[in-house]
Amino acid sequence: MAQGLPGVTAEAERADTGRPRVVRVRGLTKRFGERTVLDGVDLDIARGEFVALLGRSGSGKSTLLRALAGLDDATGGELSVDGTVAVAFQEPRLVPWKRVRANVALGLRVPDPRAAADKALAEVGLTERGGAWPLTLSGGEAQRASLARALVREPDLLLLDEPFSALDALTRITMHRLVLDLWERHRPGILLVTHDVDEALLLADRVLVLDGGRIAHESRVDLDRPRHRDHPDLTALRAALLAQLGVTTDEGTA
Ligand SMILES: Nc1ncnc2c1ncn2[C@@H]1O[C@H](COP(=O)(O)OP(=O)(O)OP(=O)(O)O)[C@@H](O)[C@H]1O
Repeated sequence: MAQGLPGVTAEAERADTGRPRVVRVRGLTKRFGERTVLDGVDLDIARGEFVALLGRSGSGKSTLLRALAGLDDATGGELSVDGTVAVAFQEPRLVPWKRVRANVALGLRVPDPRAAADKALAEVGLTERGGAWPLTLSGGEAQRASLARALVREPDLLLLDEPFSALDALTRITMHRLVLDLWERHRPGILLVTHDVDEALLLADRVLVLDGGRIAHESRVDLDRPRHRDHPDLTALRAALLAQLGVTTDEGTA
């Protein structure tokens, strides 16, 4: 295991003492030309753990997520993901000429993809919309379909790249509940990239801040869910995260 390896962080050791890991990253670097975006990222995600990743715009959050998803190669370092990975992006990325059910079943290698897609659609509350065309869905419905497409793969690691940021506030709250509900039922490891400090605090077990190409800060959130944003324990955590992000106002977003 990781003990004794150089660069093992406190959080890695904690992951070692608990559940097995689904993600192990050591000294990950990524350069685009002259520009170093990731500069020695160490990250562990335990099986079933919900981790949120904050960071200023351009800090490399999506770059890290794309490396974890296997969509981009890193320049250096080690990265291993133990199990199946699924990704949901900010834009639902549904294929417009396939019906919603077919989008969810796309590329699925199981004996009955249609039944699997219908089950996933039922889990996200979209049973009625399986036969619809993606362009007829609302923003929230499209994001649910995108989640169904990720879930149907029964991922060990679910990567969420700002999936709620384009939604209105009410829909976002509904989606938070849905994601927590799905996470509690299936327990994938989750890495949620977000700009929203409160979203991170309401959902995650651990909130990380990416800065200077590394994980510069970690807060653990040991509170039962559902959480309320006015819970007194969240005040200090919020302030620490906002300070880390260089935000001086108390508006809750970076
Ligand atoms: N394919 C690419 N080629 C060149 N530069 C890139 C490429 N992808 C990302 N970058 C650069 O890497 C940096 C980090 O980008 P990334 O999208 O990971 O940031 P982010 O933290 O997700 O930002 P945001 O919060 O604004 O989405 C940016 O400066 C971006 O311009």
